[in-house]
Amino acid sequence: MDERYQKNFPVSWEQFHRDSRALAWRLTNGDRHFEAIVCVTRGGLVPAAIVAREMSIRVIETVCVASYDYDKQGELKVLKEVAPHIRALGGEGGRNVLIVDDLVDTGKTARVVRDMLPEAHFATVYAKPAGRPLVDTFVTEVSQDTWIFLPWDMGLQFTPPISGHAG
Ligand SMILES: O=P(O)(O)OC[C@H]1O[C@H](OP(=O)(O)OP(=O)(O)O)[C@H](O)[C@@H]1O
Ligand SMILES: O=c1[nH]c(=O)c2nc[nH]c2[nH]1
Ligand SMILES: [Mg+2]
Repeated sequence: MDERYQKNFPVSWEQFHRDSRALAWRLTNGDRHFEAIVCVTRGGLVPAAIVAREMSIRVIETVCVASYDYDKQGELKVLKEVAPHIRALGGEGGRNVLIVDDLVDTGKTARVVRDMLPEAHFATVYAKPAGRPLVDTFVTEVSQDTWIFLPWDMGLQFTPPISGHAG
């Protein structure tokens, strides 16, 4: 684990589903009308599916970026851009577009995607303080020194008892 991260925040599938639904509730109670979701792959794919279902949005686009190799952040590469007809929804800048990602950490990914769609609404399930100013709506804030373990990155395994005795 990168030394920047001192704490763990493991999230189960149920918790992630609940938190993504809570994000949809917040977005539904806002004053914006969304014609399409742009999800930031790959982490944005799962919350985008849940939010799209709850908000009855059927037009889903991807923006494909890569920056982390597990917990090490490298140079950010845009592998696929947003289609021009999606960028134009609600006028130039994508005012009727909802961008969804799983989390914002340093804000580097959010900055690049926001520059593509400056009028769009940016939503994440989790936010750390450095990235928070770049997000319009999120559900849970976690501290900057916490690594969030997302359910698709984890599996069930034996945990030794607190006493340390295995049997
Ligand atoms: O705010 P930042 O410091 O830019 O970090 C946040 C981004 O990092 C993770 O994606 P990652 O690049 O690991 O790719 P993935 O979604 O394919 O796992 C996460 O899904 C966010 O998109
Ligand atoms: O699974 C993840 N957890 C995190 O806390 C994080 N920060 C950036 N990218 C991340 N990916
Ligand atoms: Mg991502």
